Amino acid sequence: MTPAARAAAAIELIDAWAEGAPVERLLTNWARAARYAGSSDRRAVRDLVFDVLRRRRSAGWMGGGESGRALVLGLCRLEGIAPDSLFTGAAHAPAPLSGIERESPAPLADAPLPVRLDWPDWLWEAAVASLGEALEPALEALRHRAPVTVRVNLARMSREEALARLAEAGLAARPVHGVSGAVVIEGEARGLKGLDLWRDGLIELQDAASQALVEALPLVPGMRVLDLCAGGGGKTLAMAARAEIAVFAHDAHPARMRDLPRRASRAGIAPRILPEPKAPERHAPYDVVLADVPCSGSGAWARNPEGKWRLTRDGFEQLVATQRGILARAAALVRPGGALAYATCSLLDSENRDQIARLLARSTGWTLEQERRWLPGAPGDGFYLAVLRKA
Ligand SMILES: C[S@@+](CC[C@H](N)C(=O)[O-])C[C@H]1O[C@@H](n2cnc3c(N)ncnc32)[C@H](O)[C@@H]1O
Repeated sequence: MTPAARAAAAIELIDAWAEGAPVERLLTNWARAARYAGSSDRRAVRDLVFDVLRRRRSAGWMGGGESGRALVLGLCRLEGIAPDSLFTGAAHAPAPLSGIERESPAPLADAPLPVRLDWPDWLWEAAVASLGEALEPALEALRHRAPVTVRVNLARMSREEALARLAEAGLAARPVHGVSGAVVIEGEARGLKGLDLWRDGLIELQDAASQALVEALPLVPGMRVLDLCAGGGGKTLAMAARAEIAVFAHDAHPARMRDLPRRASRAGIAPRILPEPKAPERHAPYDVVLADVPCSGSGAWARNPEGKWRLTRDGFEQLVATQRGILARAAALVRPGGALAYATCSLLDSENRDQIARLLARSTGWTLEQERRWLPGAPGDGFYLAVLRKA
């Protein structure tokens, strides 16, 4: 496909997305139907669609509208790409620009801050209150692609060795300072899942802040730990690789844990992971309970930008209520003297410190031992962690 044909495909997909279809489904269906599209075309179209979703408001400002066509035009202007190189009118390409489309937009610097920073208006005050001085750098980081980061399985290989093996495979990579197993793949991360390193369970995809969060948990060999919202098991695996502990993995949607036993075997830590799809209560109490609760995902909107525009005020309030329920359940499962770890990939106080403040105000016998925030880009997605000790 020509770059112009890729732009035309992205325009159609963005228009379909605006009608309400989930972006991943649209991309999968498009790739199935577009037999002429090779893997680099699929990657390029996906990148274009995601770039637009990350910068939907600023691209709209620069392109003069919210249609797929206006947004791709705006993205060209934001990235310094000559629009006429894509809007050519040739076969499979978008039509040439009209006279109105050719008119120069007002500079982005004149746009209101939520437009410049690509943030929904209804969530603006919450972001200002939660982020303070970090507001602009944090939201700016969400406007750009997040790096591909892997976790080296330190139970079986050193990071230096993994870096050497990645280099042998032709992949440029660098260690992430302050996160012992994290390695960022620089440039295209093509073929990662075909490497022996991957097949042998020596590396896993995992964001650097997510790894840092697991490294900050008070885990000691011999502990019994519950991962109450295990999902795909990213943190379950990282915890079990970090120390000889027994990790019980639960999720309200057990199908999400489907691949966990296979991934645990690949990593050589299967005996440490005990899926508990039904009732984690029956193994309580635990030394540590991790509640990595469902959240707005606002710290990870660089990776999943669709969420920025799909989240509604009602949906947000429901999430906050769900988090409250999970936190209360998790608290009851911790043994006296044990720890409760509450985590989100959100930037917003109502999902983070307000939840912890509420718990501390309503229940006695808890001490806040650790509270940390990782901002987007430093070193990965945005995350929040609170560790509380039970008397
Ligand atoms: C942020 S994700 C977990 C990500 C996972 N810990 C990881 O590191 O890959 C939140 C998970 O919570 C699960 N969940 C939602 N409501 C829940 C509930 N009431 N109890 C337990 N899990 C719940 C969701 O199915 C989802 O998998």
